[in-house]
This record gives sequence, structure tokens and C-alpha cells, in this order.
Amino acid sequence: MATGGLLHFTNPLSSVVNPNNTYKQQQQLLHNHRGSFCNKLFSAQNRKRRRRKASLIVCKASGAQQSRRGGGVDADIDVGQDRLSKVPISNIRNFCIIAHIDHGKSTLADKLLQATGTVQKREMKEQFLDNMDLERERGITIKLQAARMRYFYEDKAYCLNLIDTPGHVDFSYEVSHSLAACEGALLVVDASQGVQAQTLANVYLALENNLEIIPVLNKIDLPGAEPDRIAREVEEIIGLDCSNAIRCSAKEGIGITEILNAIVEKIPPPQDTVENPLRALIFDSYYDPYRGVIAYFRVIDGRIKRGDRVYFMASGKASCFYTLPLCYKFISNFDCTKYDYYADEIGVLSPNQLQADELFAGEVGYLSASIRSVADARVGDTVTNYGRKAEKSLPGYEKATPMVFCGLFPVDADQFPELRDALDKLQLNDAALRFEPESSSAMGFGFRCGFLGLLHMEIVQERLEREYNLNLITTAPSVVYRVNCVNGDIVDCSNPSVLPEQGKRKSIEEPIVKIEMLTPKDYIGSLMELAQDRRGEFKEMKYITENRASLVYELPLAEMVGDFFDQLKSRSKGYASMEYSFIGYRESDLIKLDVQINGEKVEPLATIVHKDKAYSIGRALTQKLKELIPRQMFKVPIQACIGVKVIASETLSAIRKDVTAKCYGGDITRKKKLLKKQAEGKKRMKAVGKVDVPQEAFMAVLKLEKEVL
Ligand SMILES: Nc1nc2c(ncn2[C@@H]2O[C@H](COP(=O)(O)OP(=O)(O)OP(=O)(O)O)[C@@H](O)[C@H]2O)c(=O)[nH]1
Repeated sequence: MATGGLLHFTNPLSSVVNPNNTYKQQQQLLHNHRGSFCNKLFSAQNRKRRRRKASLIVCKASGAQQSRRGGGVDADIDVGQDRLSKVPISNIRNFCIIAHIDHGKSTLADKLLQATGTVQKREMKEQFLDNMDLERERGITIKLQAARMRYFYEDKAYCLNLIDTPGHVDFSYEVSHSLAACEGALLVVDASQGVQAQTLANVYLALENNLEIIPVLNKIDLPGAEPDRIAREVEEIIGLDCSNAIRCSAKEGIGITEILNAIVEKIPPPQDTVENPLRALIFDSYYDPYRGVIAYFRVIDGRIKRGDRVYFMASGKASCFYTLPLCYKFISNFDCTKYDYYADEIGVLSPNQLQADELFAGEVGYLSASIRSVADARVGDTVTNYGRKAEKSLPGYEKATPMVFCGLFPVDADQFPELRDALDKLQLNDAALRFEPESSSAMGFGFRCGFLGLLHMEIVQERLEREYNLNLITTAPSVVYRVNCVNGDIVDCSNPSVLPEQGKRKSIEEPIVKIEMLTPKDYIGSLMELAQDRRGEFKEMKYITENRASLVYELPLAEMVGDFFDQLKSRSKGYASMEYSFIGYRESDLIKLDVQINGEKVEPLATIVHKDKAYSIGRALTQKLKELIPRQMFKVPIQACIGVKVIASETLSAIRKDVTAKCYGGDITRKKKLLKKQAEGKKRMKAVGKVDVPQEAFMAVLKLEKEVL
């Protein structure tokens, strides 16, 4: 275009500078052409300026977003995009890595990124895809992560979309999300540990999703590695052909090329449905304070272009902030379902976000559409084109059911709105999190939150504190009890403090889980003892190999919340693993145990316990609280009660703590400093009447298990 414009513009000029013209003729010609000459010069300059400005905006936008995601890809973005978008659908492979916790998924993902040159050596760090501080500190994957890689196989370029998944049982819903976006899975098994509970659970999930499974035996560099035996074990237990299982060491970089080749050879390419109406499955999303909701999706059918008008089928919602005046939103009875979003930005994850103009069926990418309401773009939703809607949405995901509930209260009551906002945003990134407002006289306003397990609960609390700068008090976790009332009502109760009174309830049912423990035969005895102590009902025991057994028990979920997992690990020296699933409710002899501090009932400390254990738990709880609550300037009785009957009691003796006592005279700033230090120490406490109760006291009931049993 630019060249065309210039040619047009040089023709008249060449006639002006014709050497055969006299000076006067040239002046006249110049004068005649000045108008058009200047206009053309001006418009050409303008065009150039506009182009420069536009490319500057694109660079700025991509630069900003890369720095936010911690990336460093620069000028070759467009070149890279061009190359990638030219890959035919038959050369695309979508796969995820599944394994038991710590079998080496993230380490393998790192090596794949490195081997394909997706991440340069200087940018490489351990657990590259785990970009949350929390994931790095704990060495676990919490969120699934996606990355697009380019790989040359037999002189052809392939586009490999990798999704790394978490291994812990609490985050298995993340695994199910990734599986639906893939055609294949790398099943990583530690060659020294063999098949574990989550290996089995994840394989079943992958088979349900009809994925091609490639077995990979990792950690062959370890002295205790027995890849041949483990290959036989995988064949026996899972029934997967392991004759060609890849032996690898993600740490040492052995077997990485074989894995990449196997991905290309064995995993089928996505189906070519580019001509169908757009259907893209959202498998993850998060809230960006600058750009609104960012959704990660896999295009199942059709294509999506930047600027397309898109429609979220499940939310049945869309909005056009650009084309309709904002005031429309506030007109009563306005039909929100007419709204739609514009895809301002689409792109691929490489693993940083890289803008693209168009994505086709089979590709994995992200979408930003200035979506402000987190409820409008939920994980599991289907994105379609507003102008050419798909008839049916994709199956989506089963809703995750929270198993464990606890109260989250801001230490500073003013932070309540911030906490609500933070939970809202976090829920977008964490589909299993549930919350509803709760208030109590001791704690003020807060939220009752539901989690999939204790690790999930800990992670959410830490993320709220770190990412949203909140200071929180967490109450002891509880499960959801089902209370059959005398008047025939059935009440679901996740908060012991609101359990209907003794006279009003007929019976209490508690959730039961079926738990399967895989253990070397040496630890069968101690694990059976553990399950029996926790009111477990023995169901089945079978040897899955010569040395390993599977133990199946049915046990109350409440007994598993707490240190069951830690006990399982310590009693089996870390060799046993477990997997559980909810099977239903069962009536049980349960009562509510209240705690009184200084004569005042502390609702958040109330728990529901089995009648047989009430006395021992009451005694241990009061002793624990005595250790945890700092001494006050007066005597503090701590009592455990059933109804009005006190079953255990301890007394905290008085102390007069004058931190400035040692300061005789001297500078006032010194005294102030001491008082300030003391005040800081009190921050994490909640005043119950006159007594300050520290955070640890609310979790005391969790720490009792060993002493009570
Ligand atoms: N010796 C040896 N260690 C390995 C190998 N691969 C991984 N590891 C180590 O195993 C530990 C766990 O590795 P990760 O990659 O974090 O495991 P993961 O499966 O991603 O863990 P989660 O995401 O928490 O489920 C780390 O300490 C790794 O350094 C290997 O091939 N050889």
C-alpha cells in the first residue's frame, strides 16, 4: 500500500523535475502540483504516523501484559504467532500431565518447555509454570497452567498445548477441568514409588474423557528406581500396556525427546470442526484488575477472531458496554440476556499471554472482553459467537461439592467489604470455593466458606491474606450435618453454633466417605488401627500386587478432617496414599460441645462430636486452650459444656503484664515503642468479652486428635 501511494506521488514530481523544462515552467508546474503534492505528502505522513501509533499501542499492551504475567517475550511475537497460526490442525496436539502428588509433573513440564525452546535457558526457573508464590514455597501445584510449545518432528512443525495439573486430592477438580480440554495425557509414575491412590483416580478420570494415555516412568535416576517392576505394576493395576512405557528422569533431562515424539505419534489431533459455529470451553479464569475477567479456553468448534461479539451460553449473559449507553443497565426490567461482550483481545499462552488475531478449533488460548462481573464468565461455560450461536453448549463440568466449612472473619471489622470482594474474585479462579455471610457476637461479620479439604482451606486463607492484603481469623473446620427436627424439618448445618437445640432435634446425620488406602503390606495393621480409631467401618482388603494392598473403609468425614492424612503418612513412613469419595449421610450419636471462656459462650469454638468422645475431647480442649490463651490481668475460667452441664474446666491464673515496668523515667518514645510492640502482638487476637483469644485457639480442636485417641 505504501509503495503504491509513493509511486502515485512521484509521477507528477518527475514531470516537475524534468531537465528539459525551463526554470519558469518548473516553478509553474510546482505551483500547479503544490496542492495535490502537499495533500499526498500529508496523508502519507499521517498514514505512517497512524501506523506507528497503532504498533506502539500493540507493543505497549503486550509489554504491559507480559510484565504482569512475569514474561519476557518481545519483538518476535508476531513472527512467532505467524508461524504458529500456520500449523494445520493435524499438527496440533493437546495434552495434560497427570500423576500422584510429587511424582514430578511440574519438573517434567519445565523440561518440555526447555527442550522445545519455549522458555529460554536464562528465563528458566524451577516449577516455571507454578507462578504463585505459594506454589513455589510449598513445592506443590495448586492451579492448572497451560503452555503452547512448538516442536519439529520429521521436519514438520507441531504445536503442542500442554496443561500441567495439580496432584493433591483437594485439587482434583482442576484435573477434571484440564482433561476436558485435551485429547491425550502423559501419565507420570514415580519409578521408585509406583502406582499411588491419585494415579488411579486420575487415570479413571482420563479414561472417562476418552484420552489417549502415554505411560511415563519418572525418576529413573534414583538409586531405588525399579522401572521394570513399576511397569509391570502399572499393567497389573491399571491394565495399561507398558511394554513401551518411556523411562525418564525429568530432573536429569533423560527421555524428554522420546516423550515429545510419543506425544506427536500417539496423541490424536483435534477434530477439524472449523466450519461449525464457535464453541469454546472455559477451563480456567482469573480476575485482572486492569482488564477484568481473563478466561482460558479451548476452541472445540469453529473459530474466534479478535473483536468478535461473543456470548457466554451458560450464564446466558452478555453485555455491550461499548455500543449501549451505560445508563441502559440501570433501567428497571431491562433484559440482561440481550447483552453480549466483544473479545477485545485473544491470544495464546506461550506460557506468557501472546496476542493473536484468530484462533481455530483445536487451539487453546485466552480471552479478555472487559468482563467486569465475575459471575458472567464461569469455568465450564461455553463461549459462542453472538451472530452465529451454537445450538447446544458443551457439557461443562460437574459442580464441585465442598466438604469442609469454616468461618472466615476479618480481624479488623472494617475489612468486611474487602473480604467479600476478595472472595468474589478468588471464586472465579477457584470454582470449588463457596461462601455465604455469617455473623456472630464474638467474631462480628464474616463468611462461612466451603472447601474441598483442609489443604484447600489453608491455601484459600493464605491467598486471601497475601493477594488481597487481609488479616483474617479462621474458625475450626466443620462438615455439613443433616439435622432431622421434631417438627419434620430437615436442616443442613455446616456451623455447629447454629445447630438446633437439643429439644428441637430428633436425630443428627453425618456425611460418610468411602476411603481407599494403598499401602505396602507392612503397614496394613497400623492403618487398620487408624481407621478403626476414627470410627471407620471395614469394607474390603485386597492385594493389588504381591507387596501392596488396598484397604477400603467407610468412615465419617468429620473424622478425616484434621490430621488423618498426616497420621496415614507417618504410620506408613510416607508410603501409603489415599483417595476418598462422598457416599452419603448416616445417622450417628452426636452432640454439641460448647466452650465458655470467662463465663461467656464462644460460638466459634463450639464443635459437634460423637457422644463417646465428648468427655475426652472436652478435657483435652480446655487444656489446649489454657496453653494457647495468654494470661490476662484477672483469673479466666475455661469450660467445656454439653448444654448447661460443665464436663471439663481449667483456670488461667491472673497476670499483670506491664511492658513498661522496666522503664524508669527516661525517654517517653521508648515507652511508646514498647506499648506499640505489645499492641502489634495483639492484632491477631479477637476480644471475647474481656479476654483476647488468639487465632491458634480457634484451631485448637484440630490439634487434639492425637491426645484424645
Ligand atoms: N531424583 C529425581 N527427582 C525428581 C525427578 N522429577 C521430579 N523430582 C523431584 O520430585 C519432587 C516433586 O516434583 P514436582 O515436579 O514438584 O512434582 P509434582 O508432581 O508436580 O507435584 P504436585 O504438583 O504438587 O503434584 C521435586 O523435589 C523434584 O525435584 C526426577 O526425575 N528425579
